[in-house]
Parts: sequence; structure tokens; C-alpha cells
Amino acid sequence: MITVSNVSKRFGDFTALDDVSIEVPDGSLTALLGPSGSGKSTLLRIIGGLEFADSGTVTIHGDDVTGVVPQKRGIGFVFQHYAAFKHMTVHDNVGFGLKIRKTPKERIDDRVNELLKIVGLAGFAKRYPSQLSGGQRQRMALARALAVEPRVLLLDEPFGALDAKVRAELREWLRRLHEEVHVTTLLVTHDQEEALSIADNIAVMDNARIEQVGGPRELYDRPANSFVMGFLGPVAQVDDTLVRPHDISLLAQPDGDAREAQVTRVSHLGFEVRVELQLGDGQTVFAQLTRTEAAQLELGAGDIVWLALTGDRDARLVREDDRLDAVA
Ligand SMILES: Nc1ncnc2c1ncn2[C@@H]1O[C@H](COP(=O)(O)OP(=O)(O)OP(=O)(O)O)[C@@H](O)[C@H]1O
Repeated sequence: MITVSNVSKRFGDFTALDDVSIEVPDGSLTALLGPSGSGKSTLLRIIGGLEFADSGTVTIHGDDVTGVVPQKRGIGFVFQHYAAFKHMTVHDNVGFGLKIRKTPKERIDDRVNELLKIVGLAGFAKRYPSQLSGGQRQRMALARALAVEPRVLLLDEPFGALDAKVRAELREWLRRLHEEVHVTTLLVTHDQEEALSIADNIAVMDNARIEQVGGPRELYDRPANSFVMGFLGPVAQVDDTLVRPHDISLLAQPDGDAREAQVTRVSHLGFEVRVELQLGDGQTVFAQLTRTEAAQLELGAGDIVWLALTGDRDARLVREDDRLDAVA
């Protein structure tokens, strides 16, 4: 387990981390998720020893590493822009950490071959980094980080520089890799879909603080506040209630508490149909329907419908401040 206790960090008079505490469970894939500038990388770098906290402590597997240099923390790093040794083959890049630890050559060869297989680069050992695609280079970086059998793997937007399709592939691949090697992994990302799809534990950060920690479903279904709710997915507002747009259903007739609304726009986005509505008081609301639901209602602009809130009541919030606007 990684334990961060009451860590604060300032750069001049700017507070990058404000009394942050978090526990990263052993063997988990934990994401640090938040907007740009929220302090994710600073927290990761403090855990890795690339930056030192002004106050607070970091322990890894019970050892206090707060003042320990990165090389002695048992950590593997991968960054967005991976600095490979250009003049070395893929094999030598991956084996570099073992070589400087004076590991016998045969042992290095075995370990490198095993890792290249795991990351899907078995046939690429003799190539140079310039002969790899961006996605292959990041997989090589992961193999290199894993070579020295770190206690913890720290990934800072490792797929951030790749195009969307490759990024999605590598996400799935990282998830499978993690299931295979089980090393405690901390992943910095600003992409909620990335965090929700691969992490089993997510810490949502904003403004130098951790807002909420939990599993993907817990965060989505029980957001602690409007910031977390808005950062994890779309939000619609009906009066002062915040709901997920898919927790709004539209009825052809009045029913109970359902509110009358006029359809102003219907957008067909494949499986999803997005309906813009206007309530009697002028408030605009977005609802998300499946194409089947929309087809049954035969919705078109100008239609009058009745809007009801469905879904889990605990997944709703009463709007308490303007933090949602910061997300949108
Ligand atoms: N060495 C530094 N000197 C001064 N300010 C810094 C330094 N490192 C980070 N900061 C500031 O601290 C804040 C948090 O930075 P950090 O990189 O942790 O954010 P982040 O959430 O990882 O954002 P991003 O996704 O953009 O990297 C930013 O406003 C940044 O400008």
C-alpha cells in the first residue's frame, strides 16, 4: 500500500497540494483524475521522489520514504514523453536498469525476452526506438519500468501523446497487463473515460485537493459533490436538482409529478438520442434517450412532453454551489 498523509506543496505562493491524504491499495490500478493544474502530477512526483513535499509523509509498503531518493523507492515510471536511449536497441533499453544493477547477462536476456512478450514486442528486440510507433514506444517504456520489478508503477498520462484509437487500444492492453502482473499502479489522467474504463479505484482531484476516492460505479452513482458529478459525466439540471441525463424519462402524457416541457431539438447520435427541452420557466434541460425510447415517442421539435426523474435517488444532487460551471 502507498500511504500519503497530509501532504502539502507550494511553488512560490501557489499551492499545488493542500493537505492531501490518500491510500493506494496493494495490487490496485488507481487513477488520479482531475482537470489540468489540479495537482495530479505533483502528487505522483512526490510519491516517486522526483519532488519533495513541504509537509506530510509518504510510505510505501510501510516504509517511510518521505526523504528517500527515487532510485531507492522501488518505483517504475512512465511519462507521456518517454525518453528512450536512441542509440540503444529495444532490448538494451528494456534491460538498462538491470544492467546498471550488474545483473548477469543471461538473466537480463531472459527477463527482457519475457517482458517483450508481455508487452507484445517480442519480434522488436533488435529495433531502435526510432523504428517504433508511438504506441510501441510507450509499451517499451512500460517494459523498461517493469524490468527492475518495482513495488509501484507510476504512470503520468502515458498515452497522452497518442491518437484516440491507439490510446483506446493501449488502455485495454494496460488493463490486461495489470491483471497479469498485479503491480500496484498509479495512473495520472485528465480523461474520465480512461479512468472509468481501466481503474478499479479513482481519486478525483480539483484545486490541490482530493475531492473523492472510490470505485468507478461508486463515484458515478454516489458523487460527493457537483464537481465530481460533473467531471465524471454529463449532468442535467431540473430546478435545483442535478441528475444524469439518462435518468430523465419523457412521457407522452401527464403523470404524477412529471413536468411539462417542450422539445426544442432532437439529435441522433447513434445509440444515444439527445433531446433538448425547455421547461415552463424557460430552463433548458438535456435528456439522453436510447434510440428505441425516442422512436416510441416519435419525438420532434415543438412537441410537448412530460419529464420525470427516474433512476437512483442517491445518484442525484441538490445543486449547492457553482462548482459545476467550473467543469463545463
Ligand atoms: N516546478 C513548478 N514550479 C512552479 N509551479 C509548478 C511546478 N510544478 C507544477 N506547478 C504548478 O502546480 C500546479 C499543479 O501542477 P500539476 O502538474 O501537478 O497539475 P496536473 O493536475 O498534473 O495538471 P496537468 O494535467 O496539466 O499536468 C499547476 O498550476 C502548475 O503550474
